[in-house]
This record gives sequence, structure tokens and C-alpha cells, in this order.
Amino acid sequence: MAARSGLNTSGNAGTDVPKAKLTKETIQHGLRIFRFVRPYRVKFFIGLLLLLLSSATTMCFPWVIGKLTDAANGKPFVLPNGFTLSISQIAMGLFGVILLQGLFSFGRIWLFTQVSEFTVRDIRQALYAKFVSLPIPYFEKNRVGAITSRITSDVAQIQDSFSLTLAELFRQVMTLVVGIAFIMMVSVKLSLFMLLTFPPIVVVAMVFGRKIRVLAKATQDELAKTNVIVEETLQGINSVKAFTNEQFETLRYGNSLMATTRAALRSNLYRGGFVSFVIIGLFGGIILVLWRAASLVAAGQMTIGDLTSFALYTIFIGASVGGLGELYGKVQSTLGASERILETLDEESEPVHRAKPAGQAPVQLRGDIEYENVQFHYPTRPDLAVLKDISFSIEAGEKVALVGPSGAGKSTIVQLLMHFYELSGGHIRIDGHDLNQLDLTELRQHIGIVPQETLLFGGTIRENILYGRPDASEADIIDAARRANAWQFIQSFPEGLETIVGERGIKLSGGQRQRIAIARAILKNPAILLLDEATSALDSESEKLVQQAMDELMQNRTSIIIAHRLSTIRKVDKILVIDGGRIVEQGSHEELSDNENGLYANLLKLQFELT
Ligand SMILES: Nc1ncnc2c1ncn2[C@@H]1O[C@H](COP(=O)(O)OP(=O)(O)OP(=O)(O)O)[C@@H](O)[C@H]1O
Repeated sequence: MAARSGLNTSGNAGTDVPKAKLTKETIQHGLRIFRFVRPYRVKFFIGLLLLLLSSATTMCFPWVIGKLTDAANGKPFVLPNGFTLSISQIAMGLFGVILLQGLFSFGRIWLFTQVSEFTVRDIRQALYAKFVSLPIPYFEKNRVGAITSRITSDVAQIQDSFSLTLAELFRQVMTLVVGIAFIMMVSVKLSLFMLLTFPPIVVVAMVFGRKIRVLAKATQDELAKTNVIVEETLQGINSVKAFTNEQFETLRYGNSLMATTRAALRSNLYRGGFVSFVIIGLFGGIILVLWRAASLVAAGQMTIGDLTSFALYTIFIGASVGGLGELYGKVQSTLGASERILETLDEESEPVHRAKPAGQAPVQLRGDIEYENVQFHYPTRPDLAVLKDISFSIEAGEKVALVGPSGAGKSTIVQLLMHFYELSGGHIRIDGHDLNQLDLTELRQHIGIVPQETLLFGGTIRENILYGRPDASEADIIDAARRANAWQFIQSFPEGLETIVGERGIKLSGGQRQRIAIARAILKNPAILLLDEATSALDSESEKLVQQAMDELMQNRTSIIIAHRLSTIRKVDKILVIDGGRIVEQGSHEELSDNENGLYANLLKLQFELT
């Protein structure tokens, strides 16, 4: 009857979703999610109508059965027009009611499922589009797990509501209202008696229900902890084995599992108690009412048929009261979920693809770069000034290297050029345009990056190279791969460009991954290039191939290189030495190495000693 929801340890999606308190505000707020239903409103309202009809037929059922019982007891059913129905005719009527109920239910389920599937697709699509358009700081302030749960469990919660909860809620409320109206019609005295016995039982049941929800939440929390252990250790399985901590981790997992089991058993103890309470309380109530009703029948104040209808309605009402308690929790979860989804959708996106005044051609960047008194702190760490005062300029086609100790701010300088963050002070200009005036999409289209660690997407090598320019031709791909010194190893795979890489495919070496990243950048053909050298050393053969590829890529482009291996930067036009968020030295390799007390000369010495 009540408490059907799983309080087990299956870790159902949605059970860990926090709930919203039911207030006028949260309801109003949460209902805004219905804007996603608007395109399917015709289906939705027909579904609602069918639900109404199927609920109505359900409610007719006890009434017709009462009439049938009376007919069996020699009290025939007379229609308002004086026509008397036989037992067979009443039974046929009953059958008709059931047939209709079946048809209505089918239609309702089919329509509601369509509405919920399409709505959920639209919500997921909107959320995803929103996620990818949010600025980088959003992803630093929110954990990825929390973000993805928007699109998984929160949406699943909404789907559940559209396909089931809403219909259930509607049906239960209708059962309650119509049921009470019907029993009032049958016998006011008996109804009042029933209504006096029921509410106290319901109140106790709700308190009980709340306690169970708290315990269920505790079980979910414990389960989540065990999952963390599994995830952490499997992700870091190399460390687990290297430290020979298999036993230790198994024990840790065992202890955590034990805690989960204990919590689950405790919540299920209450759940069992709840079920038996509902059985004893609710059915006890029904017996009480029946006892009273039987007395009325014996006294000739009520027919057997009315008694039958009354008993059935009472059971219906009891069930709907129990069901409503459970639905209350679901409605809360749904409102909570829809509020979080709407909040995410209300986040401000990056200003990409700003509409241009008609007739204005896209900006073609040459690649002059100017940083003027740039100051910056990350939004997540407002008290740490990462860049204090950075000023430099690069002419189109020049190559500049950033060097300096770890944490000096080199990557930050480069990230700011992509406008991933807003500056705290100063200006960055490209070809004289302030970064704030450039459309983000246009700006980033002109910048190519080769990161320290290349992330290859799960898919083929071809797809990974095409990421640089999705409409490139076969010849362009091969040309880019050749110039990136990647063609040789790609060809050595039996499947060539179709070789699957990434999590489920073959594992490429660091140098190979870098050359794919270079091929990508060559394909993109940007005016400005940002290269972040890998810190991990490659073997000398691979190093040579990567270096050649980088040289090829840098030709005729403004390039900023974050250099970790100083051997690679002799060829650059200018070196900026960064320390503590400032440029402490600048000049050519020769000039800087001559300054014996300088940071550059020291870094050089250090590296020389290391190698
Ligand atoms: N996303 C971020 N959020 C907050 N702080 C950050 C972030 N990225 C870097 N920092 C901090 O900013 C400072 C500069 O980091 P940055 O990565 O720019 O240094 P770097 O010179 O590139 O170092 P490395 O050579 O080790 O890569 C560091 O103190 C770092 O902790």
C-alpha cells in the first residue's frame, strides 16, 4: 500500500536528490519546468482527460458492484426512466466500465510517456547546451559530479514525475474527493464515523514515513561512501598495488559495506514496522467501519449493496491516503530537481556568437598581441593575486617563450588570451582590439593550442584530428598528419586513420598524442598558437619528431610557448621570464644567459645539471 519506494541499497537514481520544502514559492518556481511541456501540451491535456476518465471509471466500479449485490438480494436496479436492469445487464455494464478503463489507461500511459520522453529529451538537450556554453569559472566552482547529476538524476526525477507521479497524484486526489462524496451519498452517518477514525491513523503514518525517509537517506549516504572507495581505488589501482595495499583497501571497503548494511537494516526495520502499522491501523479502521456498517444493515438502515459499495470506497480512500503520503515526498524531490535544473539554465552563458551588425565581415586576425598592466586572480581564489602586472607585446608572426618556476603564472597568461576568465585589471589587445570587444567564438577560432597533456576523445584518430576543423577533406587530414610527423605511426596501425584511441581504444604514447594535437592545430590553421610543452621528457627520437612538428606548426604564426625544456627555445624571438606573477627578465637567449645572476641563467644552470 504505502511506502512502496525502495529503501534498499540499490542506489536508485534520484533517491539521493535533496528535496525542496513545499511552499508557495517553491511550487511556483518548480512549476516553471512546465515550459518544457508546452510544445506537447495537446498530448498532455488529452492524456489528462483520459486520466480523468479512467479515474472516473475506477470510481464507478464499487458503485456498480453495490448495485449488483443489491440485485442479487432481490432489490433490482431501476434506472431513472423506470427501466429495470437484470443481473446480467448490470454485470455487462460492469464489464463495459472495465473495458473503458482499460482503453483510457492505455491512451493515458501512451500519451504521458510521449510527453515525458520528449520533455526530458528537451531538458537534457537544453542543459547540455547550457553546460558547454558556461564560462570556465563555473566548472571550477562546481564539481563535475554535481554538474552531471543535473543531467542524469535530476532529469530522471522529472521524467518519473511526468510519467508516473503526476498521474498518481491526480488519481489519488480524485479518488479521495470523489470517494468521500460517494460514501457521503451512501450514508452520511457512517461516513462521519469513518472520517473520525481515519485521520489519526494517517497522521501517525506520516510521522512514521518521515522517520523512514531520514533513515533511507542515511543508507544512501553510507552507500555513496562505499562507492567513493571503489572509484578512488580503481582509478588509482596502480598506486594500490605499488603500495601493496590490496588487503588494506579490501578491509576498508568491507567496513564501509558493513556500515551500509547496518544502516539499511535499520531503515528496513522501521519500514517493516511501518507496513505492519499500516496493515493493522488501516485495516483495523476498515473493520471498525464495517462493524458499524453491519450494525446499520442489521437495523435495516442500509442495504447490503450500499454496504458493499461503502466498504470498497473505504478501501480506495485508505489506499489513496497512504499513496498521497508517499507522493508528497516525490513531489518535494521533483520540485527540488526542477529548481536546480532551472537554476542551471538561468546561469549566464559566455557571450559567444554575438550577433554582428548586418553586412559586417568576420574579423580576420593577423596576430599582434599586447598585454598592458594585466592583473588577475582566479574567481575561486580572490585573495591570491596570480598576475600582478604583466605588460608585453608580440608582433604578428613572432615567437615568444614564457619561462619561469612552477606556479609563476605562465599558463594563466596563456589562458587569459583565450578569454577563459575576466581580467582583474589592465587590458589584452589583439590587433589593437580589446579582448572584450571581440566575439569569443571568433577570437578562439583564430587561436590554436597544443596543451601539455593532450586529451584524445574516445573515437578514431581521424575524428580526433578533425576536431581542429570538422569540414576538412581527406587530403587535408593526411597533409596535416604528415606535417605533424604523425603520418608514419598512423600508417603503421592496421586500421590507419580509423584506429580507435581513447579509453576503449589503443593507448598512444605521450609523443604520439602530442603529434595528433599538432596535426589538429595545423588543420585549424590559426593566426595565433599557444604551445604548452610537456614537462615529462620524451625519448630523444620522439622529442626530435615532436620538435620538428612544432617548428612546422609555428611557421608564420604568432606563437607563445610555455617552455619547460630550455633547449627548445633557443630559436624564439624573445623570452619572458616570469616569477611571482611579474615579468622579471626579458630578452633573447644570449642576452639572458649573459646575466649570470639572473633567474634565466640560474634556471638554465639547474636544467643543465639535471640533464
Ligand atoms: N584554475 C585555477 N584556479 C585557482 N588557482 C589557480 C588555477 N590555475 C592555477 N592557479 C594558481 O595560479 C598560480 C599560477 O599558476 P599557473 O598554472 O599559471 O603557473 P605556471 O607558471 O603555468 O606553473 P607550471 O609551470 O607548474 O605549469 C598558481 O599558484 C596556481 O596554484
